[in-house]
Amino acid sequence: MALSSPLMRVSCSPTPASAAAATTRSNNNNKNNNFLCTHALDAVHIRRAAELADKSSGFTSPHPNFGCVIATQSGKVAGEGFLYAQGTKPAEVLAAEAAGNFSRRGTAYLNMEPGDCHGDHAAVSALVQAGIERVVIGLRHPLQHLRGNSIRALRSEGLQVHVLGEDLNGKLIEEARKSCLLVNAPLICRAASRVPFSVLKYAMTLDGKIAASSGHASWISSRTSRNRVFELRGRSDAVIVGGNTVRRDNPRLTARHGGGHMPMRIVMSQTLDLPDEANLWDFSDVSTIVVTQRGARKRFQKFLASKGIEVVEFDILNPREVMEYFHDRGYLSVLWECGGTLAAAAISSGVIHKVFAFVAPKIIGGKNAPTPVGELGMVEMSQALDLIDVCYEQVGPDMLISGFLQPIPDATPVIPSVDETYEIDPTVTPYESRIIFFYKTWDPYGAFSNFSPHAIKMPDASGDYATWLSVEHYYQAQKFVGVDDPVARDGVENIKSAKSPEEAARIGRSMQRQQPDLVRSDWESVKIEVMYRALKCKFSIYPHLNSMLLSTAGSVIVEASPHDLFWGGGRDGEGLNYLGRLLMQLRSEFLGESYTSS
Ligand SMILES: NC(=O)C1=CN([C@@H]2O[C@H](COP(=O)(O)OP(=O)(O)OC[C@H]3O[C@@H](n4cnc5c(N)ncnc54)[C@H](OP(=O)(O)O)[C@@H]3O)[C@@H](O)[C@H]2O)C=CC1
Ligand SMILES: Nc1c(N[C@@H]2O[C@H](COP(=O)(O)O)[C@@H](O)[C@H]2O)[nH]c(=O)[nH]c1=O
Repeated sequence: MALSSPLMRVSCSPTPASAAAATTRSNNNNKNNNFLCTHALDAVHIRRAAELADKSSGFTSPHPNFGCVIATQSGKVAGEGFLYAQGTKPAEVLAAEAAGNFSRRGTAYLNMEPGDCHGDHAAVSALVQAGIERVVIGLRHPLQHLRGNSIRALRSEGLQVHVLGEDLNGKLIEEARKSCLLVNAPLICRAASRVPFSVLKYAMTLDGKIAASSGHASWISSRTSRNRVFELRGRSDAVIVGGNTVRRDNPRLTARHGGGHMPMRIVMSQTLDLPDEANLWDFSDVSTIVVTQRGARKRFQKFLASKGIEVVEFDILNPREVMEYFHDRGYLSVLWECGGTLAAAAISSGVIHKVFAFVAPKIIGGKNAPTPVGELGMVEMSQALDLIDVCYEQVGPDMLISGFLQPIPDATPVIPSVDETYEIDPTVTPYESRIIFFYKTWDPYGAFSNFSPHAIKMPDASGDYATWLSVEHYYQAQKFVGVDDPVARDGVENIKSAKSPEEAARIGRSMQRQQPDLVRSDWESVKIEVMYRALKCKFSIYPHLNSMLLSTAGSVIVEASPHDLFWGGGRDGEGLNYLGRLLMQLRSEFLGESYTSS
């Protein structure tokens, strides 16, 4: 669906701040000023590409949202497009069609690197054929098997490609990049957490109640807010509630904002003690799936099946199992509209990514009136979950507060896919290389694992050497080293004296989870270097490990952890594989040393 493409001039100083900055610098350095203007213009067009991409939210699932803006050499918008639904024309094709001849020598702005799922390079070809000279990309594709492919293809066709955060930096660029992350947060979070992007939404009174003590809840929020909820539903693949909300509210859970995407409805009920008559059993608009405990009320299951309702049984009915199941069915995003009981279970099991709380200026009171989140087992305020990227918005008379419970995982720094690996290790040939997987210590190449029982000697801050029983012991302890707190110091000692690498990992991870304030503030920026130094020591002092590492020359090394998507490669290669990457880097360095010494 191409949008109309009036040739419109876009200002290169869109905000007062950037304008002021541009003016100050122009006095000193014209070249710098031009650069700043280009950056500001790039940021404006990328934000527009993200805005366009967002138009099809809910329709492209489980694919990403793509938007494209084509600008002429002078920065005027010549054409725009966005992917309307999966299988329809790519955004880049639509934008190029809309721009026609105006795209010659122009710049294309993409919120995300095209994925080329079909292998026809349709997006890349469209830009090449349109005569585009420069492509600015908000984000690399978040899925590892697609990441970097289109960027490489564009560059090999001679187009200049600039990726935000890699080739372009600065405040405006970072903000533009954030808008690209937000548009595809569901895809990015889903890929990293292997559950659908889950949003918990509730409406509460000013005194924190989601219903009166009688259970009556219609309505807390205003009509305007409820219309907004219809939009949220329209962006989701499914809306989920617990059995009690079905019994109490008899909800419909449809998106009634006119013509939008209609989400599936899911009911989670252990007892299956649900009414025979319910709005959710009427699927004239959309179907309902009931998920339950294996063996629950078989006759009622048959009754639901006779009405055309799908029933799925689980051995253990908990939010994580249910979400993993829907992830495997291809669901991209789920809106939780349950009460506090199920909301607490969902938060505890770590599946909720984002929260939308509508706060109505009303007070209902009631000691036993339900609240949005039930028991989480926390006893001190320091344990409270802090929302990230919080937004406050007035909706009618209500206030909508939204924010992330987990940060959107960052797909940069870029871990190369198999054919990019040769850039870190030239012994690896792009197309014919073998992949060596390692994970558990008893596997072939298991000695590559950080849990292998190879002690290392590492210097502390004052240069004194200490022995650590494994790389894992050292790595876990470094999270808390230098933190001026007796609990952190005890933690370091406990990790150091842990009897096994598993125990060291357990202590380190649970301290990090439960007391994140004890983790050194620079941890995220130093952890790769910490790991690199520990590995370098391990593979330097044990000659047989060094030989084993060198014997893998030419192969890609992947830590086959299905869970650790940072150090490991993930279940389907979606992990960043930093551990494998460091091993390949070390291998390359050791090989280089042996060539120079021979
Ligand atoms: N204002 C608002 O935004 C909202 C208000 N409400 C109000 O909240 C009240 C209902 O709250 P609440 O009772 O907490 O309802 P929930 O929607 O949280 O339902 C709880 C039920 O979920 C089912 N369930 C399935 N698996 C689990 C699990 N692993 N852990 C926990 N529960 C599970 C059980 O159903 P079963 O018993 O069938 O086995 C359980 O009784 C009502 O008064 C309703 O009006 C509800 C939603 C939103
Ligand atoms: N009470 C309440 C909400 N309650 C939620 O909305 C459901 C009813 O949806 P429907 O039947 O489709 O209109 C209900 O079961 C519960 O999940 N939502 C809100 O935005 N504001 C409100 O005040």
